[in-house]
Amino acid sequence: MSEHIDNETDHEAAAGGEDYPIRIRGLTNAFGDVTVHEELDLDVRRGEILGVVGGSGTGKSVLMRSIIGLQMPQSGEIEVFGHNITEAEPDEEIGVRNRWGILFQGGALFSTLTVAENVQVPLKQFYPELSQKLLNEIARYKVVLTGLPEEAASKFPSELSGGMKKRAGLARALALDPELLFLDEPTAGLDPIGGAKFDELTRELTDTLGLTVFLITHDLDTLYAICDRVAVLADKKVIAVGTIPELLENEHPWIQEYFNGPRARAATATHERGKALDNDASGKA
Ligand SMILES: Nc1ncnc2c1ncn2[C@@H]1O[C@H](COP(=O)(O)OP(=O)(O)OP(=O)(O)O)[C@@H](O)[C@H]1O
Repeated sequence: MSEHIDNETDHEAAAGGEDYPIRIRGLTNAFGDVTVHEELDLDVRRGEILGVVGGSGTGKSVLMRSIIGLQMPQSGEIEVFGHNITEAEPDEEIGVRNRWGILFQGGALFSTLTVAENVQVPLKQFYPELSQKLLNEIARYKVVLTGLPEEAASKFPSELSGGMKKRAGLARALALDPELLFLDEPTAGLDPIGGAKFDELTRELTDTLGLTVFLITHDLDTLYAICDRVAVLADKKVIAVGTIPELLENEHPWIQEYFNGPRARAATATHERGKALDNDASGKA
């Protein structure tokens, strides 16, 4: 479908899947009479952490579900790695489903499976030929990669704290060595210290594994600490995408209220303090 995307040359269109792992044009989603998205456009750049914000019910989760093919839109086009998602059935093999990982809200772990078994679910689905020994080995590696102790692999979700559950969900999301990671409110329900540690982990993994991250959040600290750009959903569209300083220039009332409100000022202050401490520490080193 690249040729349908406006304002670009054939060469740019061919490169699109690589430079922009996600490209959305004219997306419209409606439930009965309620239109959630109308002619929404968005490009996600390779290697960035894109924060996705918007008021409650503006359709952040519906947008994520559309991109991963779980929500069939009324109209519009979505390309992931240059493959058209909107024309594919949810279970159709289109060669990209093993290139993304998803951390759903709350972790969405299978409660009757151990952490290791949870991590093995996508592996068994996409690589049924893998031996149990190798599955165990990969699961153990992913568990440790997300900062959990090795013993957590044999625990059931009910035996884990909230923060550990999120890490276990992340381990499962990373099972297939994805290039694209979807995180739906990853720090919701975590205390500020747990949230900050999870943010750090996300940034570290993004950089070391070369991920592109689509991150839905209400957490201003996350936006300030780790997002390269932020996309704002309002009025059924992505009304702005940019760095926080760029968004601060935007006159839209929701953006002004969100990024200039008291909580945003507190998050800015925390972020500035953190940077000053880092500078101090590197100056002394
Ligand atoms: N399967 C569905 N059937 C009917 N309406 C739905 C369905 N899924 C979502 N909606 C509606 O679509 C709108 C957007 O929902 P969505 O969950 O994407 O919002 P959100 O921005 O993620 O909200 P929040 O920040 O509260 O999680 C809501 O009005 C919701 O009620």
